[in-house]
Parts: sequence; C-alpha cells; structure tokens
Amino acid sequence: MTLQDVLARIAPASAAAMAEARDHQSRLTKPPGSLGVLEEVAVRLAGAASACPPPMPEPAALAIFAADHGVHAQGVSPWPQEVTLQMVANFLAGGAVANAFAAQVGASVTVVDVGVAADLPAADGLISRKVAYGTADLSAGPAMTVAQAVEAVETGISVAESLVSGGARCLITGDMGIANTTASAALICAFTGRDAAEVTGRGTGIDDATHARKIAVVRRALHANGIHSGEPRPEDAEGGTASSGAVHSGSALEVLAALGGFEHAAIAGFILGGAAAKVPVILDGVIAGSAALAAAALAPAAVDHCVAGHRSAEPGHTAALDHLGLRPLVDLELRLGEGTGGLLAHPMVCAAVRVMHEVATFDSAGVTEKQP
Ligand SMILES: O=C(O)c1ccc[n+]([C@@H]2O[C@H](COP(=O)([O-])O)[C@@H](O)[C@H]2O)c1
Ligand SMILES: Cc1cc2nc[nH]c2cc1C
Repeated sequence: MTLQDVLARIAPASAAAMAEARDHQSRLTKPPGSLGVLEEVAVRLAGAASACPPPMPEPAALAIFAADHGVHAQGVSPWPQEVTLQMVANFLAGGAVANAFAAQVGASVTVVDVGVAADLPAADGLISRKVAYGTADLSAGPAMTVAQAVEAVETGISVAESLVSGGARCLITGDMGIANTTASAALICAFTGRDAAEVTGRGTGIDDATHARKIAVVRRALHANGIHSGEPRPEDAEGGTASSGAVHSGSALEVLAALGGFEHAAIAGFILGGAAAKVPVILDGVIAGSAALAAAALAPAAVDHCVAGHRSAEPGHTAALDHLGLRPLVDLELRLGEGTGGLLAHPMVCAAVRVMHEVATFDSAGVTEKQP
C-alpha cells in the first residue's frame, strides 16, 4: 500500500469500545483501578481495535530496521560505523540481546536493511530494501531526499503488512544504526520545539566533550535545514503537519527527510502500517519515539495504536513521549535499542488484555461488590 492509501485508512480509537472496556473493567473481580496503568493499556487497545475485549496481541513480531548515518563523520558516536553491519550479522546469527529477549517473550525477529553503508549477503530473516548506502550528513543539509524518505516509509509499511498477513497480532519496533541518536535528537527538536541541549543524550556512551559537540551538531543540523527549534511560532503550525505544537516550517515528510535516518523513516511507516491494520505497535526507545513523532505528524490517530514499551535513558525520549501523550510501561534505564525495551513490555501488554478475556465478573463469580 502507498503512504497515501495507509494515511487514508488510519482511524482513531473508538470511544464506544473504550467506554465498554472501562465498564467491563469495573465489573471484574478486583478493586476498581487496582491494575493501575494496565487497565488503561487494555482500554486503549480496545479503542484501537474497535472491539471489547480487544484481540490478544500475540503472536508478536519484532522488525529491526538498520541503516547508517552521514552525521557519523562529525564524531558524535564512539563506535565505528561498521558496527551497524556487524550487528546485523549478529541479529541474523541469533546472537544479540534482541534475539535473547525475543526468544524469552516468543516474538519473531525480522531484520530490514534500509540503508546500511555496505552490501549485505542475502540471508534468512533479512529483508533487503536499501534506499542508499547511509544518509548524507544532516548537519550540512538534508539527510535524504523526500523521495527517499517516502521510499523508506513505504518499506516500513510493507514490512508491517507482510508481518500482519503472516499472522502477527502485535508489532514491535527495533532499530540498529551507529549515530542514530543524533538524528533522533534533531527530529525531537523539530517536532516538539525543545532545545538541543535538553534532548541530546549520550547515546551508546560518550564523554562530556563529545556530548557538547553532539549538541552543537544537532543545532547546526536544524539551522542548515532551516528548521526552527525552541520557541514555537504559531505560523509554523500551518507548515503542512497535523501535529499540534510542531515548530518547523516544512511538512512532516520534509522534516523527516532533512533530519531522519532511513530507519527512522521506515519505523514511521511501520507504525502507520500497524495502525492501518489495527494491530498494536509497541514502541521501543528514542529512535522509535522520534519516528513516532513523524508518524503522528502525518496521521495523528496513529498514536492511538501505539503503546510506549519503555522509557529510554536518552532524555529526548521522555520529551517525545510527553509530546505524544504516551506513558512508558518499563523504566529500567535501558539504552540499547534493537527493540529490547519493546520486547520486555510485550508480556505486560498481553497480561493487560488477557484480564479482559479471562477474569470473572463480580456477578459470574459470586463475589460481593463494595458498598457504594
Ligand atoms: O533505543 C534507545 O533509546 C537507544 C539509546 C542509545 C543508543 N541506542 C542504540 O545505539 C546506537 C546509536 O547510538 P549512538 O551513540 O551511536 O548514536 C543505535 O544502534 C541504537 O540502537 C539506542
Ligand atoms: C555493540 C552495539 C550493539 C548495539 N545494538 C544497538 N545499538 C548498538 C550499538 C553497539 C555499539
């Protein structure tokens, strides 16, 4: 499906299904509200599916979108670029943390090359959809063309579609790309209006001097691409994005092309594809959070189909989640990416939904309700 077709299909959460889910929760054999945030997860999934109870979100499928970044040349990551390629081989061999976590929670793993800066031999579990051998340096101008951004977004859509047609009932976002936390920070500045110093973190682990350089690189990227950050300007809200509070003058696709990586664009498409198919998407860390801002700017209702799997240690992730209005389920100071935080959240999301299917009501179990 094309991006335009997918955007036309995404529907907001059904208020009726959400009300029914809240009502059902109140009849279950537990004090009202006692499952805390999990109750809201079940209600959101009912809304997204337009069904109460919502379907069980399993089996789950993780897609790890891998790509390289021209901005790596600015010294923003301590790791050499070839680690992207090497980690793709590790995912395919089953040796990464994402593989261990996926095995633990029973999720499948698919790896998608959307822009690794080297040729990859064909392998089981690898989808080769390389848009280019890495992006251009976003601190000097657009990271990619709008046509390339659309190509990557449509790759993410088609991966979501094929996983769903293969039986997946929950999608989990994953990423791999040395230097991609710089692109994530730049996207978060553009879509939320936050300052670079607030949202730029230490990625895989950098010292103070590298961190200061990374903040300066993010500022240069915004300037080089004519994107405002900081004080929101009302006139920019008319710049082609549907997202409230956006502070850039370009359309969402232009911003994504200017500052994103191919994996960010593909993850945005993956989210849109899941939302169009009414299959919940569990978001991983800061890369997914920044991609979700782009998806939300293209189709605000897509957020209704997302669950924030976890809160990454990257400060920009919290800024992105706040902007999206999403509350993360797991908060363990993870900063690995690959989909690891999303995978850990999957059993919680399943448990929240299983309650709606299996827990007895006060009536059916003969348990006395509290006095009004
Ligand atoms: O998911 C996150 O929040 C996250 C936070 C820090 C680092 N990462 C991962 O680390 C890589 C990018 O880090 P860096 O320092 O090279 O920008 C990339 O492969 C990401 O998957 C991921
Ligand atoms: C080893 C390594 C594994 C990763 N997984 C995701 N990002 C990563 C970055 C590095 C450096």
